[in-house]
Amino acid sequence: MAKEIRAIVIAGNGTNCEREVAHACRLAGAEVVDIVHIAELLAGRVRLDDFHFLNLAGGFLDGDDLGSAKAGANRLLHARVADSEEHLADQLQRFVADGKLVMGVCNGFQLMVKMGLLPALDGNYQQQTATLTFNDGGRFEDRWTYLAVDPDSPCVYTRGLQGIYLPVRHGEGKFVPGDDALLERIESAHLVPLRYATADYQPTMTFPENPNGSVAAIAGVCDPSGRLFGLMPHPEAYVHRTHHPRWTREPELPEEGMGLWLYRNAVEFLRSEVV
Ligand SMILES: NC(=O)CC[C@H](N)C(=O)O
Repeated sequence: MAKEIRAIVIAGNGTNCEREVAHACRLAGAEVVDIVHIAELLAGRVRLDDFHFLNLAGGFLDGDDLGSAKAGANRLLHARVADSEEHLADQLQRFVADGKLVMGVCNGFQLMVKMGLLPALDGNYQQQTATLTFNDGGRFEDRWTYLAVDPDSPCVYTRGLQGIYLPVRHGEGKFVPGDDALLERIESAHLVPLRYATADYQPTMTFPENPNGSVAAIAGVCDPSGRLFGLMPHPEAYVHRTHHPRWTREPELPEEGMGLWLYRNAVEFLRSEVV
């Protein structure tokens, strides 16, 4: 029998979606799902090495001071684990090198981009090359979005999917690559698995279908291995039929929400290739 799949959800300093992410991991079949405060990792009481699936949840890390997730990125990159020679970043780099999975949702995606974990071209997972910044409308957006899936993306999480419907809730969701050359490289390598789209799943730059003016309608980005993935929409917020905004009027909706598909793909990948 396959060994157990162990997922960790990092919490603390302003995250607010960790319980929902943990619930989605459990529904998807992960046997162990631990919500761990960042302080436990920094104290050395919990180690990333003991897990297979790292989840960075949404929220308001450090109150979005210095820009969303920027302070959190510095903490994760530079903090030393108590009573050891190791930085937390060393554990993280080992986690990535071991072929394990990392998913960041919303504030977690902002964290991954600002740490350099995404898009991470040329094997460099420590240098920031893009950002997520203020929505073009200058306002916090809280709405449901259609997302077109790139079927040619190496992304582990979107395998077999064509389009997804998920909510966004963010003030800083506009993805901006450092330069045009980077945009060209991530597009040609199919590292944009998700784009904001119209209801018939055609990518769009038009508000409100594209809620933030994201360059090239980018809603989610993966690294070249497809194992690291970040997205602004919240898959953990649509795992049950009753999460859907029109569930009382659309009786044909399936019991499972579309967001669960991403977690199922992750667990299936881990079961077949890692654990
Ligand atoms: N829902 C979230 O994770 C919000 C992310 C971040 N605080 C923003 O507003 O952009």
